[in-house]
Amino acid sequence: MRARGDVTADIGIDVSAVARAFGDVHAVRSASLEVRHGSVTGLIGPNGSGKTTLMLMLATLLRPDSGSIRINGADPTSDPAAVRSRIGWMPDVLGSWPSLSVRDTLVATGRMYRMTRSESSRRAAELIDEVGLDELADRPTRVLSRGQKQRLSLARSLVHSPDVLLLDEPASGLDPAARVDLRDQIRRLAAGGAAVLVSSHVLAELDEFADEAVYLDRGETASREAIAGARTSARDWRIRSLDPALLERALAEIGDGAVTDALGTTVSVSGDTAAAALLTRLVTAGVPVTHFAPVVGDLEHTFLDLSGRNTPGGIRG
Ligand SMILES: Nc1ncnc2c1ncn2[C@@H]1O[C@H](COP(=O)(O)OP(=O)(O)OP(=O)(O)O)[C@@H](O)[C@H]1O
Repeated sequence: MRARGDVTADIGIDVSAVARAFGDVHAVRSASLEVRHGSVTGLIGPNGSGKTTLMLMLATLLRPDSGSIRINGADPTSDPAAVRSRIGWMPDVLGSWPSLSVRDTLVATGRMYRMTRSESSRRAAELIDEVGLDELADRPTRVLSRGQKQRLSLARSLVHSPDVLLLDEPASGLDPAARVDLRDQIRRLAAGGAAVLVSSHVLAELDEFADEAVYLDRGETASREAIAGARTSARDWRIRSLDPALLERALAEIGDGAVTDALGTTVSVSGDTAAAALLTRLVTAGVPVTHFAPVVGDLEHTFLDLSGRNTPGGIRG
């Protein structure tokens, strides 16, 4: 049990200045992050930035060259058994036993965690229901689609009721409805006290359910200062109006840089205060505004800004 009020005990994942190289490829140069129980942290980074390498180190499957990792206070290198008993690991690709059924896969996994046969069967049934694989429960895993395999992979990571979850691209291959289910499931797990680290390329979705974000770029986590700066930098807002010509005239009077395409008119705005002021001016000018929102969500904007791919210009706050 975690003691109430004990701050360090609330931290499920604690990573400090971790590095790992493969020969002369420095996959992770310096990663630091913290994930508290009861919260979801998104791990964000471009292809090859070191996300999987970092996850593998947290999951006891790869040794760091330097730095420190603690999972519920235990060191994955010196005490892998303690760490494995507490983590749920969902790899980006499920290596499944093709001829075993979904149910038998989960029962076998439970047995590996030393659960009794009846305990593992009960848990397998519970998880099959939770991830919506009821109709496929007794089919061999080789018939599963990619999305269905992802669900099985999530179920498998939860067999022993872990309280630290490492989910590597869990949404890949899922259709929109299944993504919503996954998001709800992850939120439920966090509400139940799990510390969840989830990597994803689908930033718009992470935006909706992650409490925190960690940005990894070329093996280094971005500092709090860099993130704070990127969050408030100028970003594009899309505006639509019942009277597009009037909108364009009003924007031309306020400032330059508006671009109109089939989706509406886009302007660059620095921060929420400037956005609110712009909306007020448009409405005061009689523009019938029907849509006024940032083009991309917070995470995506911050990610693009940190990686130097935002090219703001136009209206400033
Ligand atoms: N076993 C290995 N041997 C050599 N190089 C490796 C190995 N594993 C990873 N790398 C290299 O380390 C870097 C980071 O890879 P990693 O898979 O951790 O990135 P990632 O952020 O998970 O990428 P993606 O988003 O594409 O899955 C890459 O340059 C990769 O080629």
